[in-house]
Amino acid sequence: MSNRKGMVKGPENVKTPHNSRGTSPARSNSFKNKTTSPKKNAGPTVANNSRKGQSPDRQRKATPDRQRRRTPERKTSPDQIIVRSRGNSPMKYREENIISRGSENGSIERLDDDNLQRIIASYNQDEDNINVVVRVRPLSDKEIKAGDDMVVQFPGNGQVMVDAIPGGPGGGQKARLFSYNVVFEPAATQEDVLQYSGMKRLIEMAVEGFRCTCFCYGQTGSGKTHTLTGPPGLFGIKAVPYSDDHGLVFRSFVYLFQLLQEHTGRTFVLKASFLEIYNEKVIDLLNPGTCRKPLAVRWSKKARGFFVENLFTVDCEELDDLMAVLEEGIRNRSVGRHNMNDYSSRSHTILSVHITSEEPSENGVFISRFGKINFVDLAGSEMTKKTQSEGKTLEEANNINKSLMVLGYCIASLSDPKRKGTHIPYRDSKLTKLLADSLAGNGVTLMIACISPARSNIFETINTLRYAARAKKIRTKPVVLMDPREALIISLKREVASLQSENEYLRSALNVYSSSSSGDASERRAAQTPPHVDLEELAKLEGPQLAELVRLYMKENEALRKDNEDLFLSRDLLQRDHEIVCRENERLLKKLEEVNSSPLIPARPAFSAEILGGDQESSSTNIWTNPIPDTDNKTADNSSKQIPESIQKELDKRQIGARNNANIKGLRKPSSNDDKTHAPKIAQVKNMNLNNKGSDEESKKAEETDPMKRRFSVANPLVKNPDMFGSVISITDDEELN
Ligand SMILES: Nc1ncnc2c1ncn2[C@@H]1O[C@H](COP(=O)(O)OP(=O)(O)OP(=O)(O)O)[C@@H](O)[C@H]1O
Repeated sequence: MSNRKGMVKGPENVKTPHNSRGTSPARSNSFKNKTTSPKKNAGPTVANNSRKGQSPDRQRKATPDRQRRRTPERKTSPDQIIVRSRGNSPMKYREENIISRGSENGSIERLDDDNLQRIIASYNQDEDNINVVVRVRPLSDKEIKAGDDMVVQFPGNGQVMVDAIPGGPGGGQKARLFSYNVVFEPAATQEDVLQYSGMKRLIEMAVEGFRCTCFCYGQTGSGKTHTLTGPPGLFGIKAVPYSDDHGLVFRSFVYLFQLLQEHTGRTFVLKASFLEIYNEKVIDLLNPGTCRKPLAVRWSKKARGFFVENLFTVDCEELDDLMAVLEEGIRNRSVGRHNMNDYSSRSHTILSVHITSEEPSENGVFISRFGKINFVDLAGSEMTKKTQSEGKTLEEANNINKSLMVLGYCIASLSDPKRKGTHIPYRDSKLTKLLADSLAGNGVTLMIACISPARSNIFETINTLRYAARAKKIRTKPVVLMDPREALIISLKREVASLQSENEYLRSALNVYSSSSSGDASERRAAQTPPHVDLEELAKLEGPQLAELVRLYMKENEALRKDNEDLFLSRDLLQRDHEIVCRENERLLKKLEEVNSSPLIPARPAFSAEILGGDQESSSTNIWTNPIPDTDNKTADNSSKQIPESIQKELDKRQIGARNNANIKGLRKPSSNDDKTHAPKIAQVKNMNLNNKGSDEESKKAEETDPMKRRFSVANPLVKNPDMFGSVISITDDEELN
């Protein structure tokens, strides 16, 4: 296994599937152990599966080797990724997304599901648009030979313009301009797509616990598979070592492992699955079996989403394992030949990587996150006349077009604000069932629309661009998947921290440790502090000097004890003050709620608000109350002048008024909701900057140079704010130019 070290240092050092297969039998063996061979595949993900209806070849015992691998204490070298296998079946894993384990000592009680979901929701991001980028492939040799010309232009700023379509019985069509986050021009490299598409950000979010999806959409032969996995042959019998042609998936895996290495404090478990939807049947590409038995797509009540039953999931401890999954899936997927593409994908494929992480927190509690990244290579829409499909290829084309049509309906419904809340036909195809969460659920989604620049494909190109523009309007609400009980612990910690800061605020406002008194105490102590005497000198001291020293020490002791007592007393006082102020705040809040719930009565500022809001001039406080009810009339009427009797009494009793009248102005209980500083790290993930620092400079440079050589252009708002998933970029939807 020594060859595993240093494997994830970067693209230069990456062992490719072929490379490692040639030089390291370990990698290919480990993959065999995990999935492929129906006889030998006793990977950890299947070992303990006793689920009803489970296929027998999923219930084999783990080999001793695999069992050893599961030991949580397994040590890893610094440059290896730490992996703790749980040995779950794919199904079990999926269900654990939501329920999972609690604290180490199990002392946290199970809470009502709704409450837990609410707590978890508080960690999550705001709604966000689906991120859409466009990739335009170069003209193919065939198109050049046929004299096809480019009909796509690139005005920059993430825009793409399609030429006018002249003449015809309908009078032709005007030129159209579309805007996206990024447009990759024909000269763009595979690395450009990784760096500037937002893919890196997506991976970072998956590591933080979000469910992320990258899907490629476009007509047949437009470059979807090329973008995701590279040109045909890269992963064939004669697999190529690291190459510039490797696609987004390969590069993302490398980046993912780099990221995992940086998170030294966390333990990661990676599992991968690879499926295809061929003629509306779900086939497991990692364990297709001899008869390619289709798997069922079911609804999980707990996970509130669709899942594929009995889908094979492979533990991936190393980068090589992920590469092996990719290689195996590509080898098993359905590819066919037609007039427009010699290596046309005849199915939609979904490659998923589950990223479970555990981070030790205080008191032996672990914070678990359940991220996931899906790579979806959709089969291309086809005009069967153009592809000249027949027989089996025709049937495939019909199924592909049907499922893409359903996807189109779903996108159209989701992107139309008028249809918000209406029925979305996810259930009409397997593809939309499995993409439902990516399209409108709690995931983060990147759509790569692939187009051909050739005139002969102009209608399909416009259709794809329209589709993409529509998808750009869809909003999702990304959610971090966490263990509910762990989320509760974080929530409680946040509450405690918030209360502590509130307490400090109250202390300073009440000026309990007034500078004068604390000054007195320190002066007093300084006066009483006995002189410092070295041990050696102590032996030389005379009896009366020693007696004086002892007297001084006793006096200091006495003073310190007194100080201590004072401190305890003021602590008690503080606690009482705190309680009373909190109660008063609560009463005011309740009153506020009552006022807000009676819309017919005009509200006006209340007295208590004045106290809490500070000085009278700035009485534009945000606490309002209803002056009508009798009980409150007095306070309301005298609002700006007097403190109500009950409160004054309370303050006098505790000498707050006398001591701290000035300080009480401006006193207001800080709401825990306002306390953004305590929001957990995961909630701030949105502000992480995905794109390379050099992104803007690169794109500028690209624009400065020859437009023919320009590789991509980025939408203007993106240049200002490269945090693509956090920015809302308006789309010039199908703008028409004269
Ligand atoms: N950006 C690109 N640069 C160079 N060649 C490309 C590019 N995009 C696509 N190609 C080439 O075009 C051909 C068709 O691409 P690809 O198979 O990826 O299309 P597709 O959209 O996946 O088609 P289908 O839907 O039929 O599977 C391939 O030979 C591929 O290598």
